Amino acid sequence: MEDIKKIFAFAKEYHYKLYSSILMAISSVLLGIVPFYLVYKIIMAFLKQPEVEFTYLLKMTILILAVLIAKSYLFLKAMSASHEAAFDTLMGMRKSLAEKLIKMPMGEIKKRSSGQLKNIIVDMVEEMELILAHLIPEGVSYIVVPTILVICIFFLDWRLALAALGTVPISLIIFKLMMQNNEEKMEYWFKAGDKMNSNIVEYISGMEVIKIFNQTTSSFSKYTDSVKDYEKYTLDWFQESWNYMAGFFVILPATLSFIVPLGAYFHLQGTLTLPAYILVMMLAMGLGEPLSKLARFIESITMIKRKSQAINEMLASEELDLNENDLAPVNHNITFDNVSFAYDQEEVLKNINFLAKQNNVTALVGESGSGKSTIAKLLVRFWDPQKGKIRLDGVDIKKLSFARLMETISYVSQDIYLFDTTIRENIRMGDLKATDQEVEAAARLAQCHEFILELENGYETFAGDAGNKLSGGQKQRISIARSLLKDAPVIILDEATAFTDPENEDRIQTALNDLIEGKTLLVIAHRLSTIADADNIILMDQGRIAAQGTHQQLLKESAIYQKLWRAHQEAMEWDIKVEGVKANV
Ligand SMILES: Nc1ncnc2c1ncn2[C@@H]1O[C@H](COP(=O)(O)OP(=O)(O)OP(=O)(O)O)[C@@H](O)[C@H]1O
Repeated sequence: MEDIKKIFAFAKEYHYKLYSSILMAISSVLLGIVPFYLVYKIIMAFLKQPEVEFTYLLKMTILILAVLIAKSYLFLKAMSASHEAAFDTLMGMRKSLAEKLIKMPMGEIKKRSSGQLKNIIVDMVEEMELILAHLIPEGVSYIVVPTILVICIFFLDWRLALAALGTVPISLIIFKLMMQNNEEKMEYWFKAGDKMNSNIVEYISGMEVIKIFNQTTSSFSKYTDSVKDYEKYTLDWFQESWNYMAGFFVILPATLSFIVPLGAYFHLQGTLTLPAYILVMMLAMGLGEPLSKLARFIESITMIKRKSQAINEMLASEELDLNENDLAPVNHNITFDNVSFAYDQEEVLKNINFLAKQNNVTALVGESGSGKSTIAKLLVRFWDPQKGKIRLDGVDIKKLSFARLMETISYVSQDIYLFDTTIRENIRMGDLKATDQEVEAAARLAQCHEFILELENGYETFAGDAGNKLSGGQKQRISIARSLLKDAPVIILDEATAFTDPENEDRIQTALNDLIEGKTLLVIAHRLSTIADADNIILMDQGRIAAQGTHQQLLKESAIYQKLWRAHQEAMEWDIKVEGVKANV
């Protein structure tokens, strides 16, 4: 229940809407009982004298109709108020979850697959609509109404009031049997659903690989297994519960089964008048619907409890220690001070110490997996190091506000992501206030202006449509343009030109060299020739700094660097030979 309460905290602002909807829903269900009473009055009139006046009957019919219209009107109003409150609350929850993602370390986010995240933010939040828009107004009225009805019957004949409740203990026993090990079963069911969701998302995201390797839904067994597993578990569970469910839903609302024979017996005995007997039966008929609906809601509560738990777990998960101080760094020297970091158990960075100076190009090189990208990711606080400090202008970056840090650093990562909006807007994300001319100037610097103009709708082409037509290098250049537009004092380029052809790479390099004035540039590169002029080259080896210095210094002093340089040159020679063969063909 604690979890459901937390969900209600989101609805705080809309409490008045929820209360008014509860009131209207109760009034609506109460009005629904009135026709039973009016029908009772008509029957009584016939019993008194068979010649009932037509005008009386007409009056009663109009009254019944009016009551039914009022009941429906109130129900509609109740539902519209509760839905307004519900959707406003869902919006609040989704906003909080999205903000939470920004505050969570990437490690926490990556613990969940994109399928699971989508499931929480989209589906599970959506299902809270049931609790807010239906469960509260309808659920409350389905409790209040049977209570009032039983009290009324109690005043007419206390013995029949007890008889009206006779089905409750029987159905409760059945319910208890049905709910045996329910939590465990539901947990497994949710896990099976989560797994299926993740695998479906993975199947769609990995479609290119699946096609290339000629896999099908049946051979991509992860997909089919999880879908089958979910189907089988759901069906087995339903089959197990089906008989209980049927028994429960038939017995609980069958209040008349005790009242009719007992009432007849009391009437024959002379202890119950005929009008009271008829009225009790009429009222008892009104009990059935709210009781069976209430039972359905009880069933949904367990489900909702589990879903609100998943939402709350995500909202309560670890956050980066974000500082609200707004210290503004004066210079943009970056220092790694004895930094060690492990994603899980094993340290992937060990005692890293270096200084990346403003106005300088600092390059990170080393074999794949040596820890270069991790250094970049720590600098933008995707994770925080377990040991040591990263400083900007001598200030621990944890002491800067997150907004300030993000304003200071521009990061072009290996994973290029273009949003499904126009190319112009994709670049403008670097600086939302930038004019069209500024966007285009950044695109020119990043060597993408020309190919953008060649696209069908130029800058207005949707990246989603163009995405398939753009090469890896073109996408990279768009993301460089985005970063150049941001004009941040610290620029990190993580293999930013890896897919770019040498000619464009040279041009980008020249553009970056012109921009370096006043900036701190940290470049991660595999092609060593692109960073040979760097002011300082940091050579990474298995999570440690093996050496640092200029290209010439490292060539002289570091065997690992010599090996890397040789390998790079061989690769370049190989490329030249291949080009030569192509030219001769
Ligand atoms: N999200 C992650 N979770 C767990 N381990 C990770 C994660 N990202 C990287 N690693 C591991 O950390 C180590 C350093 O990885 P990193 O990506 O920093 O290396 P790199 O030098 O940038 O490699 P590359 O040149 O191939 O990009 C590797 O052993 C890698 O397997």
